[in-house]
Amino acid sequence: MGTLRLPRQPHSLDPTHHTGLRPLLRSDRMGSVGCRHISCSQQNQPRDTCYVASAGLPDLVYSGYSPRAYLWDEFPPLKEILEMVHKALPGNRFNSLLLNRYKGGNDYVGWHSDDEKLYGSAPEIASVSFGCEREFFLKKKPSKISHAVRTDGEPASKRARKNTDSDQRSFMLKHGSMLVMRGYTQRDWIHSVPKRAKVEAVRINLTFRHVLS
Ligand SMILES: O=C(O)CCC(=O)C(=O)O
Ligand SMILES: [Fe+2]
Repeated sequence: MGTLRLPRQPHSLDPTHHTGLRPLLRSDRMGSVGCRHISCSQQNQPRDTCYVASAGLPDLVYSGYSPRAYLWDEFPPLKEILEMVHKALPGNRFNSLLLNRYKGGNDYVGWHSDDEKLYGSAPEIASVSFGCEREFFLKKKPSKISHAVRTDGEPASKRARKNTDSDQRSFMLKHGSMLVMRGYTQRDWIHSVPKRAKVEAVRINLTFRHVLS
């Protein structure tokens, strides 16, 4: 059984480091980081996204999307935050970043795990949030029970363990917070940021990842 290894409280980063992201935190439909514009709702996702990666890495494909990879040098403010994350989490060499921009409460990310093969079997992912706080949920995947094993005559699929409170977590991700997912979090858990009717302000989330080359 895998373990979920999260800090009890997300780390917090010096919020002055988000100054380069300020234009992105405005609520207009277009935003920019440094001199580069990030367009809205790329590929019909329910939020804006932008993918940044070091040169020469394999392409990212997730949920049917294959985003173009921009280079770190095109986004100096993101490069600075990467350096800060490396200082906070020594031993990691993150080489890619998926930026999510939630323009308001209608923008969301559905249940998923970041278990693409290019991250390896137990990736460490650092998730940094700026702007409006939003709730982040984690839910344990149903445990897999072998179809060959039957103990009471009931089909194995019907005996899949029901989710209990200990199989769910929620974190309010505040401005300047950093939540780290590691160990078998991606293999054994799914996560989401659901819609919130009353939220109007913009949130930026940066997930730093290491792509195996
Ligand atoms: O916005 C967040 O906090 C989560 C984003 C996420 O799960 C992802 O980019 O894979
Ligand atoms: Fe994710």
